[in-house]
Amino acid sequence: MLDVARRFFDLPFQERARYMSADIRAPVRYGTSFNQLNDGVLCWRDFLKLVCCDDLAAVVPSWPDAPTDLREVVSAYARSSRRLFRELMEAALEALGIRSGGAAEMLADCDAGSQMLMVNCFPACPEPDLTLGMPPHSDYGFLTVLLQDQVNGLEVRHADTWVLVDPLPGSLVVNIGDHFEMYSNGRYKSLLHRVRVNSARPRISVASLHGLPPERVIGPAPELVDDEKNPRMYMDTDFATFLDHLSSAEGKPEVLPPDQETHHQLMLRPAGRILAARMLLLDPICPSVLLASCRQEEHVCEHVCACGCGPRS
Ligand SMILES: O=C(O)CCC(=O)C(=O)O
Ligand SMILES: [Fe+2]
Repeated sequence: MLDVARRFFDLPFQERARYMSADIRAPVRYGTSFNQLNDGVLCWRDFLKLVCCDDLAAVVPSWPDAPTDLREVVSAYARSSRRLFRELMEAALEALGIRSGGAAEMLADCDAGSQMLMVNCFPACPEPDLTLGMPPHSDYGFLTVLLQDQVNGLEVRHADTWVLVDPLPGSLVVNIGDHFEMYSNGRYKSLLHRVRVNSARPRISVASLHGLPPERVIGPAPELVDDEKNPRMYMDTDFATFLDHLSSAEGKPEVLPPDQETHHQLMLRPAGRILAARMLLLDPICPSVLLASCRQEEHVCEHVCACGCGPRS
């Protein structure tokens, strides 16, 4: 996947430019920064956005036809990432204590849910301290499965500082998104992260953003709300409203205040990952603790948690 992404960004500009669009809703979109026509300050980033859906065969013919293996490689990757999302959601619902009807409905929505691949290229930058590859942001959906090459760049907000996420060979990073924070009524927290650039080497990453169908209204699960201990913490929202916000002037990326902090980050090794996630998410007290203890079982490698709970013995 990383290799074909690299070869796409190595194509002549005219070839890549065929997919340029100012419309953030375009299902295939190549660009610089976020929206190079609108952004006052550009980020040091090129991207190829590919909207995927449960019927991949319907969208793949609109994807770039160069490099020649891009459609095949990327669609296989998209399918695998979707399966992983499904299994992680199953484990997370169990951890949250959402069972039977509620869980079945949610998983059906996940199966029909939205998926977007964001293929990022952060070119080497002569003045890396003067710019960012991506400003601090959280992802909007439920879970983001992130594949990064071996070049440093991703940082997460933890305990008032930015923490570098060392790329580990053969690992994926899974981030909690805003909609999962809302759905879990704050039990899971979405992760504030950013990307730095360097002067020596370009960096490639592929973020697969998973969520529910765009028209589905998202709000706290009824099972997680009660009048006494767990009042409702979030309004209902939907993806279409979020996109409207993004296309508006207020939707431009900005530096978020530090109190909107990072919480969870889980890096999964391919081997044993589902087992580890399921095992660790079973305890509903603090999802952070569960993810942290993954490390002790050596199924899963790293965890960063801002709630201060630390690994439990
Ligand atoms: O490149 C990375 O590590 C992160 C990319 C990212 O945050 C995104 O595409 O939303
Ligand atoms: Fe992100």
